Amino acid sequence: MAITHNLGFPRIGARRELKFALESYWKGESSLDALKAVGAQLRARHWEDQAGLDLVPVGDFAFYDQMLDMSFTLGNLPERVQGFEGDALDNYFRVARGRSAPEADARARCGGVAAGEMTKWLDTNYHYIVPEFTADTTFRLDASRLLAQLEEARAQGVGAKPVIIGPVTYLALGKSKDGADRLALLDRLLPVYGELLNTLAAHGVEWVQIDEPILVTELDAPWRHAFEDAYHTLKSVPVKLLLATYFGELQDQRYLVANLPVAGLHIDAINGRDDITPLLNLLPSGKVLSLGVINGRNIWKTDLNGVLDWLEPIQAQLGERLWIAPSCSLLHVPVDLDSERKLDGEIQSWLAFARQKLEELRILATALNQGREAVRAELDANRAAIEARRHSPRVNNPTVKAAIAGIDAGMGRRRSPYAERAIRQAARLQLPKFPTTTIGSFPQTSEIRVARRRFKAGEIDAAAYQEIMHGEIARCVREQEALGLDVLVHGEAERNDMVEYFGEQLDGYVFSQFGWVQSYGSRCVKPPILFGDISRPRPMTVDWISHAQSLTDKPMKGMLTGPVTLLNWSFVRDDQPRAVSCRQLALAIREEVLDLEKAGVGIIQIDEAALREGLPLRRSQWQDYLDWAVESFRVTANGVGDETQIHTHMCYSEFNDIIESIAAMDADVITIETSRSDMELLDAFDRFKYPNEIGPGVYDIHSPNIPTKAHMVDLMTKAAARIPAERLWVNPDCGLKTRQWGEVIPALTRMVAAAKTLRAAHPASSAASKPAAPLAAGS
Ligand SMILES: Nc1nc2c(c(=O)[nH]1)N[C@@H](CNc1ccc(C(=O)N[C@@H](CCC(=O)N[C@@H](CCC(=O)N[C@@H](CCC(=O)O)C(=O)O)C(=O)O)C(=O)O)cc1)CN2
Ligand code: MET
Ligand SMILES: [Zn+2]
Repeated sequence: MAITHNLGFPRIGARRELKFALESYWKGESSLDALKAVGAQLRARHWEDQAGLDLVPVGDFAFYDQMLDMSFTLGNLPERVQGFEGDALDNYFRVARGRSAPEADARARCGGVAAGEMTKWLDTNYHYIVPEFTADTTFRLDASRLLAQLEEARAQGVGAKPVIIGPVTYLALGKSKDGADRLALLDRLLPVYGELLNTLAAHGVEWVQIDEPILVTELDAPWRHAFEDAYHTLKSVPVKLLLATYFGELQDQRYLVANLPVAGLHIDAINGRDDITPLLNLLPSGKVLSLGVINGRNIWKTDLNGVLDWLEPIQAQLGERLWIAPSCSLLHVPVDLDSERKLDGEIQSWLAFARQKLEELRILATALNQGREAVRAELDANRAAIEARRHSPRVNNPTVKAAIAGIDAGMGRRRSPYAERAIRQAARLQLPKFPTTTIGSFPQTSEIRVARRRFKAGEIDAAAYQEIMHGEIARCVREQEALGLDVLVHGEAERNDMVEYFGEQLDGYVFSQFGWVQSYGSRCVKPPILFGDISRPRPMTVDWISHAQSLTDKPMKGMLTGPVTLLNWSFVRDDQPRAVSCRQLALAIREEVLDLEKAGVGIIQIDEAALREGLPLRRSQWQDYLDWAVESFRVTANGVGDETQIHTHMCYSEFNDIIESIAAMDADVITIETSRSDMELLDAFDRFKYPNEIGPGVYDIHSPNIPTKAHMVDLMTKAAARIPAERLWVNPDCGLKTRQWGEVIPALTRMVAAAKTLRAAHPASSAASKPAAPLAAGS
């Protein structure tokens, strides 16, 4: 009997119930008890959805983040929140979101609680709260959350399998605050894991899933040894451990993993398929092998017959020791395809969301356990859907294929080198030194969202919607002029999201109504579905940007999302290489760039916020990705004339190891997130002698805190020590859409004041560094 199980279920709720409950509680509109009740309802519903499985995950539910849950379970709370008197969940939210200080304290830059740092979970668009360590970190078990959820699951009668993050991944994905070696903490950490596992055993648990996804990254010797140490230490605990890896291949860590003293392994059979045959030979007899045969990162139906062809011989070899599951937690896919009412019917028949994926798992298990005949109708229907998608004329567009074949290197090359372009652009734009700008979005107010909802529901027509958006754009332009910003933006009011908005307008994409996926905390995205060859039927942003430009004499920056980011934040077809889809996106966005230029837009920003997260988990595969990603950006951006200034923006990035590729993009200006790292991220640009202009973000837009002018001047002074002042811009870290106007106005007022101070402090251009900037003298 092949056992079926699941690694994790989306917790936000099919109708984003958790999001609304959280935000309501944070606003003070509902009680903590009400929030906890919603959590319990969602857990119950999700176990119900999974009740057909032999084992369901327990502990995968989190009110904010599973990594932060683990930190609380291990008693690893940052010192700044220790000794909190109230409800533990409130303290948890203090770490997750920070707590701004009362007005007076804020001015003194003290009081309040800084939020924990947030970063991307491996190569996904999910963000976790980074565990913090120092040399003095100690751990203390708090199993209450897991035990309470275990009891709930038991009461519901499901086969409960607690899920925890493994000790080595927990250390590896955390951050040392004082430079101390994280691995030195392993000896202190393992007894707490031991205690946790013993406690679970005492509560009747048989299997525990212990996630160690860093096993699919390249590990150096000390980290490999840590795995040996950890699992040999834990080997005597009276529960069976299912060590889970996902998202990639073990490669040369296969032997290590196969021989760790655990009762079972879970392997991602989609992204780590090549591991399976060698592992079958390495695996000691008696060990369970769980194969993740259903893609937990994508929304396409599984080819069930194909999987069975592959699995049946493995089952013959492993017998009872074969388990099957999705490849990873289903956190990364939407909940229920059956909610969709407006999806194209043909395309809907090619898809599976979380609930449908579990049904696929059931069919596979029945076929393995009772023979394919027992699910003949389901298998035939699945085959028909897979075949229909494979042969659908809607997927292939010969014109697009021909255009891709016609891409040549010249398309990705600017006419002149940066130094020459800079002169022409300076003459055209007449900007002061330390020019100020923003990253694109301004607050997405509830008026904007309600108007869009009403428009989509047919309650207001396109003209009325356009009028409301024009009103928002006008307000945004007015505010920026009053602030004295140098390069304005239209504010992105008309966009639900920087990726979905373009997905809605490009051919080759469909989008869902309820396909929400958690990005962090209560924030979700609805990744559009790239199913076919991509083309642009008509201009997408030109009217909005031209309208915004008509309202001001200041330069208005056109705003686009780049091909790599569209790719990395969409659900992408799996029937051709991603590089090919990326090139198609590049050609479509290139047309938009050229249309904006034709409309007289002098500055065009092409966001590539997700460029870095698309990096393969293994460095050995980086260059191949970077080559096509950078080439796609170049094809998108570099068809413009010298006078047109191209900006790009990247957040959440570390640049040291990819700086050459960043430079190869050849954007005239790059704006990046740097404020939280105290400008350290600029070291890469400095060392590499990055030749073009840079806007290192001077304030953290993720926090409601209003930065002080002095702090921003200080940060820019640090920046100017690394990058010649002539090539520096002043801007926030990222877009302002999640902030309120009441936060944005004072923050930008101070930012503009900081730029003025900087101009006064750097009056003359130093000869050292500028390409040649006749008009760069400060105002
Ligand atoms: N795709 C993507 N990934 C990204 C980012 C990003 O901007 N986009 N930024 C980084 C951080 N991640 C983020 C992810 C989401 C949000 C975010 O603000 N999401 C919004 C949803 C945005 C959206 O699609 N909004 C729609 C739908 C809004 C909505 O919920 N409408 C209500 C009604 C409106 C109301 O009553 O308020 C409804 O339909 O029920 C719209 O504006 O049209 C949210 O969760 O609240 C922010 C940052 C990294 N990854
Ligand atoms: N232009 C986008 C914005 O300002 C860039 C965001 S990067 C996540 O929101
Ligand atoms: Zn950003």
